[in-house]
Amino acid sequence: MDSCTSEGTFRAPTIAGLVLPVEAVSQEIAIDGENPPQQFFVKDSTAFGSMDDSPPRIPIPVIDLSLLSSESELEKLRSALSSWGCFQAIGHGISISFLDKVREMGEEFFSLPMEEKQKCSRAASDREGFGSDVVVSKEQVLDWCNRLSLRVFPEDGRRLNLWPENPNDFGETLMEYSKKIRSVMEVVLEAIARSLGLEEDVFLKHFGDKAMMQARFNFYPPCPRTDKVLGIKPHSDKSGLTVLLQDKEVEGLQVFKDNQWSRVPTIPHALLINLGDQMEIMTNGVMKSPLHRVTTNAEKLRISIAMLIEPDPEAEIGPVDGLVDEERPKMYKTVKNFGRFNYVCFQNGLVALDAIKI
Ligand SMILES: O=C(O)CCC(=O)C(=O)O
Ligand SMILES: [Fe+2]
Repeated sequence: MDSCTSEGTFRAPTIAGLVLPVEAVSQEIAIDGENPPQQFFVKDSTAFGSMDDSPPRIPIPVIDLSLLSSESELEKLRSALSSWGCFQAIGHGISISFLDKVREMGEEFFSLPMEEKQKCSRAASDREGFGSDVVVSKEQVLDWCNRLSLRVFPEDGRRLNLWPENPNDFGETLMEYSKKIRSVMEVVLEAIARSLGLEEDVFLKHFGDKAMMQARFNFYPPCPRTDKVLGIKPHSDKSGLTVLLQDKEVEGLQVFKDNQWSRVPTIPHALLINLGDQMEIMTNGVMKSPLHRVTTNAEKLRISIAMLIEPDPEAEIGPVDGLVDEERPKMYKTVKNFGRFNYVCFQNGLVALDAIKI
């Protein structure tokens, strides 16, 4: 396939191994050696919380997916998602050697010369492809992160011209991984329904045959200003569910719970499962879409691979029957996403814009 070649693609400037946003040309980013430009500096520490990169490592629940037929594991799942909004999944059936292959594939892609990676560049204002944040505001604080975002499902939505040809088994491996992750998500969505006393397929039906899955390879090069710069700013995922394969060695992910940030330890054979905004809405707030962020590391680069699944974009999302009653009135109506802003539409008509999710 004629991969990654879009004639006339703008080659964005780079710094310290990081490509800057394509929109940055009009932003007058002053590049001074390897130092992060001001646009990366977190300005309002109250909005982002402390920059401490070594907060407590409170154990995040570990759930064995192969045991979800037992009531006790199901109860652990319900409790994890209604308090943390995430858990470490083991017993998912994907071999550690295959997980390593996926990690290596990401490493190989990001270690290619910039020119080669930029053959897969996203276009300005387009989210899909290789690049940096989409810039939607002059005030926006940039993430110290490059991403390769590719839609994997539905199959007819794949834009193969953005898929790397190098490493040469990239496409094949990603397709295999996506199928495996889709099965994991099905197991998890069914178990969530059972844990809430609902019909097993209630969420799966909402996701529908046209459910979207996006693969997001995140690359965080070493950063000389870990005190001021974040890999990814605090956000919750707008997905239904996110399955994250963390770097095998380098930590960086933190989850906000009980008013403090907690480090998420790396368990090499585990997948971190995050509930996204759309499932928070579908469960009427019973389960939480957690706020999380990624810190930077001065010495080591970090790579993670997030697989995000979302209901059919045409489908109307709202709380499912059975989770709305007199004691628990309908909290949400739907979620809308414009650019990187999430708007949660509450039942009473208010639209909340969470500004820190830029
Ligand atoms: O890199 C990570 O650990 C988290 C990435 C993340 O939050 C995301 O891609 O939405
Ligand atoms: Fe995220």
